[in-house]
Amino acid sequence: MSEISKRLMKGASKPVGAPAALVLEDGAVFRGTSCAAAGEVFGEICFNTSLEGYLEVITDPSYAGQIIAMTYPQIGNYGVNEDDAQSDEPALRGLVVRDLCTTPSNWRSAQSLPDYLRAHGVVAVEGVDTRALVRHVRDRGAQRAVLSTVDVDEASLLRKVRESASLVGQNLAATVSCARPYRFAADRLPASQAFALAAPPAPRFKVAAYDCGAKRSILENLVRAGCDVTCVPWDTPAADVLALAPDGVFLSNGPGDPEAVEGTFTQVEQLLGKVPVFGICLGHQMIAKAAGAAIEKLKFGHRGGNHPVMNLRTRRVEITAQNHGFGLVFPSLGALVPELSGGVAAHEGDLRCWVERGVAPVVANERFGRIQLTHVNLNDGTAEGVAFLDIPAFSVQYHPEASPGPTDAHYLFTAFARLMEGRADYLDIDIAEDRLAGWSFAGRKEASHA
Ligand SMILES: NC(=O)CC[C@H](N)C(=O)O
Repeated sequence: MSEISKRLMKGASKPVGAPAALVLEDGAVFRGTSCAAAGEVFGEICFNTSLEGYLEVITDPSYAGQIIAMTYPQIGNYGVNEDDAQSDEPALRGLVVRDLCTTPSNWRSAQSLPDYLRAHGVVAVEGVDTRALVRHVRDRGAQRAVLSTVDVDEASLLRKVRESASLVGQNLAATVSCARPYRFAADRLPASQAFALAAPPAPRFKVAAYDCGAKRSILENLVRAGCDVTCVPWDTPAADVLALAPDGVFLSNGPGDPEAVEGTFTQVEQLLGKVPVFGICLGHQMIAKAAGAAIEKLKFGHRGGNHPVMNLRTRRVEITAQNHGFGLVFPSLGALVPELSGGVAAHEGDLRCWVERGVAPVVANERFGRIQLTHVNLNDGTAEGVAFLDIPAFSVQYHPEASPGPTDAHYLFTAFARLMEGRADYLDIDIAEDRLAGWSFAGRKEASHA
């Protein structure tokens, strides 16, 4: 019998795991069976709607403190290739799926997902009615949860989850940041991408990156945009960063409650105006906090690969990858500047009103001058990006590096390079042109002629 047939046969008789239970703090109970490491874990329950890219999700350090339910029903069917990992260790607390595939089928697969999860001690449960779970979380909102394969008693788990710590108020960035500064070397480019890409350009910009739990693909994209990247711990003093004489400062994604990451945003406050700054996700929230903004907790967050965002400057819609549970309250940054906001003098309604007006509104911030709303989420009208008009800084709430997800917003890495070149039009890039020059086709053409 061939190796493949043997593996398929093995998959046919999938072992049934021990009973497991997921209990939410509001008393909802979801039952399933253990399918990876045994144990009992506590975290905020959230769901991700990506159809693929489960390893990137599982290894995204921004999931520290969270139990993730995948809405796509079968997870693990193309196995695991660690070149896709976004960090060396999964930081999530637990994983909930409908069906975990034990017999992957893909030429890149080096290991099955259940084996990977077990090797990394990740508690996971399958057989859960994930559609019911997601509807519940969508209606009732994010909340604390416990996932257990060792105790399946409802009353006992409910008592424990109600005693567990909330994600709100926790500085989880400190738990996944680097311990000391290091220079990022882009040496882990997956073969699947390497064949599609030209070699990275020679570095033109020295960039200091605050590492609050940075995804590897973000750093990789910075290298591809021409940056020589030095990562620094989340609480590095601004003076130490400026002593590196960087051409730009990057603020990474990261887990947990942004309000609790004071050690980063108080430093960002001192960097703004002195050096070009670009932030992604938690980095966007850090820039907003540095400018005195209010941050709100979203009812159930945005996590997936198909969130429509409008770029209000170009009026193009980008389909974006997202992973966040908190968001910037744009009006809290300052009063509208009517002459730069289509004559509108007061904030009203959700931010989609600017889509209808065809205007990218501008507020006057007490500390840093004029700030423009550049991007809006078309699903719920939340703020997705801002650009400072009087100092060189901009940020987005979503993920231009995707991993997993669509690459429409890759142009933001090009924009950061242009910002460091001092170009005033740095944000006005044709996304179709940029995709051709970036991750998608141009390199592939070269590679195929090589
Ligand atoms: N991916 C991220 O950087 C997430 C930012 C923040 N922890 C949030 O949930 O909103």
